This record gives sequence, structure tokens and C-alpha cells, in this order.
Amino acid sequence: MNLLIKGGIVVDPVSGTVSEKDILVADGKIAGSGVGLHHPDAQVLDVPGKLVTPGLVDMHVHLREPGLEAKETIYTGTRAAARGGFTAVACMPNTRPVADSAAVIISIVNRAAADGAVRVYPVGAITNGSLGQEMAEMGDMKQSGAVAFSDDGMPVMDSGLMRRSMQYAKMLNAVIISHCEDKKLAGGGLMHEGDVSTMLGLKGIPAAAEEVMVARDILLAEDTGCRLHIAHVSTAGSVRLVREAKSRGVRVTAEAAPHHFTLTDQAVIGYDTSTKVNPPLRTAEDVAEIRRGLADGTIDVIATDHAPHTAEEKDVEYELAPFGMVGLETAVGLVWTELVAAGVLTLAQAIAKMTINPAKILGLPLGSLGAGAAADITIIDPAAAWTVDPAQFASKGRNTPFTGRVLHGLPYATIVSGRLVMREGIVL
Ligand SMILES: NC(=O)N[C@@H](CC(=O)O)C(=O)O
Repeated sequence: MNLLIKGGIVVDPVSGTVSEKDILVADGKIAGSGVGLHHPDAQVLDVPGKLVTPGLVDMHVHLREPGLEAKETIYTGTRAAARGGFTAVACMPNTRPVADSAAVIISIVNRAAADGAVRVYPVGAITNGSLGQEMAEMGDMKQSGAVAFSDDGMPVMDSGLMRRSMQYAKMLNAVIISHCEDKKLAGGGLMHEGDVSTMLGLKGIPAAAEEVMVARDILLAEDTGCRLHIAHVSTAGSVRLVREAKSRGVRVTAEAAPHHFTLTDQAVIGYDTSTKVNPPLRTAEDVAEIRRGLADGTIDVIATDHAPHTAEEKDVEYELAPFGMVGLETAVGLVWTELVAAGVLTLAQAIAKMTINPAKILGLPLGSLGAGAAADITIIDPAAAWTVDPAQFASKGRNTPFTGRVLHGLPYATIVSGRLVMREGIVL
């Protein structure tokens, strides 16, 4: 099957160029691009005015399968990804059982092959059960398809164990993704520690709970030579630590989630439990520094930390609700509205942080529209204005604080390996 994508504005994050041209897809690969392409028997997709980008890659997603299928499944989570314009997702290991063995990694890979609408790349746990006690079989997991290692949500508090894990990961040329949180400093807090937490009477999580661990892990990455990726950076101090480490040549990269460059702790006023997220929503100064970090390249990646929970779990007092919000189906709208239209990032910069940059960090051959590359393509309507309505989500999770918000920029089509998997919001 051949596909001719005609008249779109092609964004090439590798060269940083944006230009109007056609793209021809044949046998699941990019066959070529240029102006005024023709092909006798290709299906034509006419997309004047729309953005044509490499398939978006979300390197931080919770698909919840195996074991937590009431929240999300690989079937529903990958359909949410397709609706959000993502052609590939990396899924975090905090499932039941935890993805800490080759057996679980293989079961996720197999389930994704059977049920997945988009590509799924499992992240393996650093420690058995993510309990921070002993190192998991990272080598076995890597051979079985794990693309990175993380104890996301359950940070490795034992610095000696983290150092040995980094030494081992370095031997495997694997990246460690660190959820930076000192659990003792976080102290069971529910939201950012500051004026708003004081006013609301909710226990706070200080910025230092994150920054102490960012600093520790940077020092350990420097010590071991391991590649380190800092997940969901939420504070100005973390951005500064990563910036300084990069300037010294430490092999560190970082990501930010849309909610952390969009919302502040003010969103918690009203006690909407969908604003309860880990790390928490911080202050306007933090948001400003994250935007600066995105603009100057300190933050390489935009990733959603899509964390679906059931309505029953979230429909409780703020204190009792689990941390997490969904993100796959609002990410493109938030990036376009808050970063590109707002002039924080150029279009090519924003797309690089959602394509080639995460692909490089995970070592995946994705993120480019070059001839011969897999035809993973995202088409975005930048002119569309739309209102966030969780009832429309393909995700089982409806826990978003963005309900009712008007966004600009809507994924129009998602193409995986040359196959249309989503068009105009409908997963095919
Ligand atoms: N990010 C979140 O708020 N929640 C994550 C776990 C975590 O990282 O704490 C989840 O799995 O629900």
C-alpha cells in the first residue's frame, strides 16, 4: 500500500527546517519527499495547511498492563496515544507484577504486538519489585526488549545501589531514567510546599525533595559515566542543576511534562484531585524556568507522564487520591498553545523534543522523515481550536485538570509503519 501525503507543511527536526512538500510512503517506509510528487496508485491524503512531522514519541507513559487494567490497558492506552498523535510510547514498569524480569517485558512486548495501535517500548525496573533492595536482571530485560531502566514513582533511595545500577547500565549502554524524589524529604506531602499548601492546609513537598536527588544522580552519572535521563523536571533548581551538569559534559538529559510548563500550584485551589501529581505542580517561577530550560536546550524532551487512574480512585478526599494525571490526548494542544503559539519554542524545536530527541535517548531508529525511515508520521492541524472533553478520550483515565480548556493545535492523523491508525480523532 502506497500513501501520498500532499501539500502539508513538513517539519524536519533533524535539519530544523519547515517547508511545504509532499511525502510518498511505500511498503511502510518513507520513499521520498519533494514538491509536486505523483504516484499512479497511491492513496492520496490532501493536507494543505497541516503540519507533517515524524511520528511523535512519548518516552514516559503508564499503560498499567499487566495487573492494573481498571486504570488502562495496552489496548486503550495505545489508542489514546494514537489520538494524541503519538506513534510510539515507552511504558513505565510500575505494573502488577512490576516489569522487573524478562518474562514481564516479553509479555508486554507480545501484548503490544497483538493489541497495540502504536509502537510500545517497555522500560524495565532498576530493582526487583522497584523496592530499592536489590538490582533487577537488567541484562536479561534489555535482551528481551527493555529500552531503558527506571524505578519510576519509587526512587532508588540507596545511593550505593543506584551507583552499582548505573555501573551495570553503563556496561549495557542503557540509559537510567530517574524519578528524582527523596522520599524522606517529600515526607508524605500532597502538593508543592509553599504559600498555597499553607493556605489550603495540605502537607507540602519541598522543591528540595526533587533537587537533592537530581544533584545526587548527576554526581553518580558523572562518577560512573552512565547515561542519565531526569524524568519530569518540576523545579527551577532542577533545571539549573541539569544546565550546569550539561555544561561540564555530564551525560545527562531531561524531560518536562506539559502540566509542569502550563500549571502552577494555584490549580490545586478547589481541591480537584486531578491536580494531584508527582512531582507536584510548582510555582510560577518554576514554570518560567522550565520554559527557559526548554528554550535553551537544557530540557531535551517533552513527555506526558500519562498516569491514568479510575474515577473511583480519584473521587475521594485530596489526601487519599493517588498521584497522576492523563496526558496523551492533550499534549499536542498544550505544546502548540503554550509553547509554539506563545513563542517559547520554534515549531522545529518543539517537534524535536517530541520525536528525534526521545528516540535518540532510547536508542530507537525513529524520529526522522528521511528516505528509508519507517513511515511513522503525525499530521497536526495547527489552526484547529478545540475544547478538552475527557468524555472523548480513548484512555480509560479521565483524570485531567484541563477539562473545558480551549486549546489550539489538534492531531489530525497518526500513521504507523505507513498505516493510518487515527484520522480526525477516530482510531481506525
Ligand atoms: N506521576 C504520577 O503522579 N503518578 C505515577 C507514579 C509516580 O511517578 O509517582 C503513576 O504511576 O500513577
